[in-house]
Amino acid sequence: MPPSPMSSTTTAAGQSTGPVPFKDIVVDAATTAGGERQPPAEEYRDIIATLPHKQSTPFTRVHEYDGAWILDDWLPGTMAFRRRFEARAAGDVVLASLPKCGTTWLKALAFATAARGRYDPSSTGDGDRRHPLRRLNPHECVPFAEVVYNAGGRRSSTRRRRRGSSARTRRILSCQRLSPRAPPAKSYTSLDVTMGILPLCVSMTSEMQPKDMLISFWHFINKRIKPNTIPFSDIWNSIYNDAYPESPIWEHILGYWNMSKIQSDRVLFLKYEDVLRDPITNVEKIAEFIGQPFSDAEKEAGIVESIMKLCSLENLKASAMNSTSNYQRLMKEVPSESFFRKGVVGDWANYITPDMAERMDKFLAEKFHGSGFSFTDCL
Ligand SMILES: Nc1ncnc2c1ncn2[C@@H]1O[C@H](COP(=O)(O)OS(=O)(=O)O)[C@@H](OP(=O)(O)O)[C@H]1O
Repeated sequence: MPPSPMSSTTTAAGQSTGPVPFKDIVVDAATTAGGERQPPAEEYRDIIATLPHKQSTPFTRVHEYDGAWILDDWLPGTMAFRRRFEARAAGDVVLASLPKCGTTWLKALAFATAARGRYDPSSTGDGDRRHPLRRLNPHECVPFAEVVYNAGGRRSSTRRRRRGSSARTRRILSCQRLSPRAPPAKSYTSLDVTMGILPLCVSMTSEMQPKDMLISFWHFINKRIKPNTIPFSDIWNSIYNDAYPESPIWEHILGYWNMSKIQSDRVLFLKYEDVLRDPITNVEKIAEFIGQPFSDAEKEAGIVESIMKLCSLENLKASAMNSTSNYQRLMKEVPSESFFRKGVVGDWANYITPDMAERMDKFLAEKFHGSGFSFTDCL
């Protein structure tokens, strides 16, 4: 088993040995994408041309790569990330959730927890010490690796020299899926698990009840393709047609679910609904998982509550409205505030009929049959 990725920067009691610099806990394009290269879309054009593809909606297409259906926009970055990513010796923490399953919230919670030694989550001060989550979108604090790699990067010799020291610090990054192929749902072994996620990485995932996930995705994607509108039926059927990004979604979910059961020190599986219902317990789980459990003193001082407050939808939405252009540089057409909508469980009931819901529930229950996995019911 690989060493705990956090061991070099935490004490035996699991407390952080010192402040973790913001720049060192996130992945950045310059230190990971490396070298002067063609943009991945050019570099992989010939391979992409050979991949099976299909229309996902009238305005979006997916390609099949490494066992999953990936949106065209994300494919070159996904390929570059899978081929070039090197985990640091100190280990990396990878957040890997299906789209619209609570990724933004998980990024904020994980970032605020990991960076609390440097940035006090309760501080509202200005200047350098101002908390990044009070001035940036969580997707800027923990960017998607696929987006970073798609943007390319140039590694200067100075940066290369610095890698020696930076290799000793851990990072948080995110991607839609870390494992090239999730282990088979029912016949997994611990060897599959070790091979399924990269050595030296631990992974956290947040999954959401698919009916709410689809409603969220529909709202989000329609903001992006304005003035066009994607009919809801296209988004709804994307589950049945394996056209939702990272489909088949049950393989993604079961892959992580199974891994979390076998190697709980390497995969933390969270459900969006559970985090909404009991945020304190789940933030504590995140802190333990990344090797920085809260001390009694921190708990008494209310740091967990401060993190929850800082990462609340209302707070993040307000920060996103004031976000710098950094995020827009990476994902030009996505307005920062579009990642925050209602943040409630059961919104699907406002859009779909009970018959549609029943058919979807039955379909998914069959996929998850025998796995021990089920979605958490409404609050
Ligand atoms: N802080 C916080 N607390 C609770 N809920 C939150 C938070 N931030 C985002 N959200 C809700 O998460 C939904 C978006 O999912 P993702 O963040 O995974 O989207 S993305 O894949 O990163 O684009 C989307 O859900 P819906 O409101 O149902 O659309 C967001 O509103």
